[in-house]
Amino acid sequence: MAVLEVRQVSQIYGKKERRRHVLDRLDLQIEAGEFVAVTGPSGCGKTTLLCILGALLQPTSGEVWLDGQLIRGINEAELADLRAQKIGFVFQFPALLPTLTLLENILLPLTFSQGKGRSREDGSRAIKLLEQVGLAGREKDLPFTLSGGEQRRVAVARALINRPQILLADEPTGALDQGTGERLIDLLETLNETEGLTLVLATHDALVARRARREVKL
Ligand SMILES: Nc1ncnc2c1ncn2[C@@H]1O[C@H](COP(=O)(O)OP(=O)(O)OP(=O)(O)O)[C@@H](O)[C@H]1O
Repeated sequence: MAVLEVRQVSQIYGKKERRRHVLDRLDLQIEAGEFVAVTGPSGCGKTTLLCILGALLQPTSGEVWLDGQLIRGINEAELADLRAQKIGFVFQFPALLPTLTLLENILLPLTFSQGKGRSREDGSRAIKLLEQVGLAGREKDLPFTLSGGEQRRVAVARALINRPQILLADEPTGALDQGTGERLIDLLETLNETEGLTLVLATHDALVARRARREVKL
């Protein structure tokens, strides 16, 4: 069964002469455990599609299905729960909270999804994720002490803390050198293969597109 599906989805931004059709009756099915790269020129709608797939943006028309559930008429609180349980997001310009340590930043999504205190196990998992993204020992550091590429890797760890079923990542290797980018994709690929994490990555990076099992060109 498709874990994510859009049917005849269109997105139009702006009004009158500023109207801009970004997606035009797009159909797309993503099966559980797939590794998909969404590619296409700048401005073609990759970020828009990720936001629609992650139920952050309601499209102008068409249907969005998340894990067999039609995303329509669901109130914002339920939608937030659904997202918190099932989806990890890595945004193109990840925002870490500047006054929280890296560990606290990574643990933050648990506050919303569990609604309770964090366990020792959560802390160990966050530290392990930090190691996996190549930032071992930095858990007490504040975000401003990290480079842009390092902050992006923290954002990946933060997106994974909930053990999401689906990871939606916008240019996850942007701002990373080739070696670091490849190691990040290695990690995501391992999670895809061992834990069945469904990966949808929007990318300009031909290397990332080649590593995916399927490329969706917009
Ligand atoms: N909230 C918005 N309001 C109006 N126009 C928007 C909005 N969001 C995106 N757009 C426009 O829609 C188009 C697609 O944007 P989007 O960010 O989805 O493209 P993209 O393929 O991800 O681009 P890039 O590769 O440069 O990140 C762009 O022309 C953008 O200006």
